[in-house]
Amino acid sequence: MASVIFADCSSSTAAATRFLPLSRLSVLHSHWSMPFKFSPSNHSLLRTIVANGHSPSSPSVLTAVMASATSATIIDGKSIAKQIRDEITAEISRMKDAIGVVPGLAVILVGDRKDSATYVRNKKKACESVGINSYEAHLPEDSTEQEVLKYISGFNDDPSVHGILVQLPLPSHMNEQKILNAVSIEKDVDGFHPLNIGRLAMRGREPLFVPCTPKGCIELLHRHGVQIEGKRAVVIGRSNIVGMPAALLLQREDATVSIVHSRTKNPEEITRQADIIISAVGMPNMVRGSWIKPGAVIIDVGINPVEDAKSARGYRLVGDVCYEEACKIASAITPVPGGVGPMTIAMLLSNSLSAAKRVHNFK
Ligand SMILES: Nc1nc(=O)c2c([nH]1)NC[C@@H]1CN(c3ccc(C(=O)N[C@@H](CCC(=O)O)C(=O)O)cc3)C=[N+]21
Repeated sequence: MASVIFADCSSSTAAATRFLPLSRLSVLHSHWSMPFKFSPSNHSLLRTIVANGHSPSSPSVLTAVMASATSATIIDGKSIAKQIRDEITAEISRMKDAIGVVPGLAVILVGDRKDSATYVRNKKKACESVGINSYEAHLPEDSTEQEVLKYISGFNDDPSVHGILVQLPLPSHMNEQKILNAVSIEKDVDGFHPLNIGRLAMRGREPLFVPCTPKGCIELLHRHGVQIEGKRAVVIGRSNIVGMPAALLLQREDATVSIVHSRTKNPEEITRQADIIISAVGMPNMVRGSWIKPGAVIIDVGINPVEDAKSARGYRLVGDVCYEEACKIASAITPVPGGVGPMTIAMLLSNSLSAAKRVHNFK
């Protein structure tokens, strides 16, 4: 029975999953959102996964799986993102008509990583589609920090630029912290400036911008009609750009929040208590059916390439959550691709619009 239920995640145990080397990928991969790496020998999370093998560790979960013939609703990030882009398009044309201003977004790309170039191209396309002007500075891999800082300060001073995004990761010889700190907080559409994060963490304070991916996760919950207040939420992963701000946002929405990470002793048991799970680890199919409370809502941030001979590209993208198993237990789930990814870009556009509205005092 178990092998039938879990058949489609058979390649999902960490040991069996073949992560593709970065160099072979021309598009999206998960490094950006990977807050910690697992090595097969020494992490408790991994031991748990392997120990579980193909069968659920809890008989009660198995019963629940068999009892509920219904499958989860799909939270369609692609179509929700489209709806948001349409709203943004309308707002931008209203602003243009009223005050003759359109938002401008500057993207700074350093180096020639293929995946970063793809992201930047997609962001520019998205800007065009809603009427945001986009500016790009593409610097060579061996640029100095000073050169990047010079561009940032140029964009900081340019009134037609309302938002600045420094594409991550930066080349390893650069001090990311120093560079991100240089972005004017009024233009920090990524929400990575420590002052914005600090305000996000404090009650009664308002950040100027909230990081795009976590904001997209919450927006998906809202637009799908999921109540957050009073619910138990578990965030898996504690990165500065996704896990940590996602946990802060859920807390601001009055959820009771736990963070599960690579040193958590009993990740499965803690995750199984959650009404809402946000997973942002960067590990294919890590969250198995046995980790999920029946009826939970799952937001899967992972975008992980795994080898797939049947696909034309030689790989396909999977989330952190074993989708086939989760569908049978959760009440709603985001797919990968087509879930959180498109929302990240929609939130970047939304932050760029807010930046322009704020500086021109346009309501
Ligand atoms: N300063 C900075 N800000 C970022 O926001 C930032 C960054 N650096 N570096 C790279 C990551 C990654 N990221 C994604 C955006 C969209 C999709 C996306 O739209 N994915 C689609 C397409 C997947 C496919 O290739 O088929 C999907 O999930 O459906 C994914 C990932 C933003 N990032």
